Amino acid sequence: MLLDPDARGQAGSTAEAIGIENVSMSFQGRQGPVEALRGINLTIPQNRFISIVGRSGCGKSTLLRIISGLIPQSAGTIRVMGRSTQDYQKEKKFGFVFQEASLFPWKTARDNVRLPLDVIGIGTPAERAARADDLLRLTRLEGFADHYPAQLSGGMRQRVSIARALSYEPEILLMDEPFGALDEFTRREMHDELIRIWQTRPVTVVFVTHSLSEALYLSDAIVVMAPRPGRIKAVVPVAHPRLADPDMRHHPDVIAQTRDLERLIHEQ
Ligand SMILES: Nc1ncnc2c1ncn2[C@@H]1O[C@H](COP(=O)(O)OP(=O)(O)OP(=O)(O)O)[C@@H](O)[C@H]1O
Repeated sequence: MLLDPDARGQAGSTAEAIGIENVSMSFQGRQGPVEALRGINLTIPQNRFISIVGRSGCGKSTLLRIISGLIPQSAGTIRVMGRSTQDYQKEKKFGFVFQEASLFPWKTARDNVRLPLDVIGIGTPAERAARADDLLRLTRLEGFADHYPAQLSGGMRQRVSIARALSYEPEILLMDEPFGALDEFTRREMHDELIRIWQTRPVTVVFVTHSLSEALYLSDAIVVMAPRPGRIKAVVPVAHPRLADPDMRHHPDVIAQTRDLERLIHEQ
């Protein structure tokens, strides 16, 4: 399925960021093989914000992990910026943000953010510290650079992991329920932060969530998956203008679209 290139979002590029062709994935489970994904076809244009929703076990995380090259698919091909995931990763890196911030507790916020740069060896130590401070400013954590994760709130820790994921300027940001552990208020704050960051720096975002309102608020288009075997049921463009009004969440069109998505997810 090709996402509508005119879907809401940043103007411009219709060039492909991620091309998924006929991808299937089977795991060896205790009671035999588990068909986690079957026949996935999806083209994600550059700099779009795409969410993946669907019932538990429909293969959302598996698809994200395959895109990132963390696990190889059983069949089919994945192109990332025109190359295989493996070739792509030789030069570029994916930004990855998980539900748990997974920061190193003994490192400060700044040192957590600069860690990928230290590992890859980009720039001088002073340049890496300066880049980390820039990203902490971008994620509104200036003043907290010397704090340790235990001294930060859940939302702040997740901001540090977003800053860290952005540290090597990825073209593609993969997010697996990044705000799932946050309370509703912090979660909404993070939505606005994420959109602000996404509008500041062009990046293709693939965002896995269980929350339809979150998907509708953030995305240009929503990929609805179905389980057993995991497959794409529909790709739904999001029509309302992003962030025109935070009260958009209560707009009758948004409520109607949420209901339609719920129906799509739950019908067999
Ligand atoms: N490493 C693994 N070994 C065996 N089976 C696996 C493995 N990883 C995932 N699966 C199975 O593949 C299917 C898809 O799992 P996946 O975690 O991708 O679903 P999901 O949609 O992300 O679920 P959730 O919404 O609950 O996080 C499930 O049936 C799961 O049990």
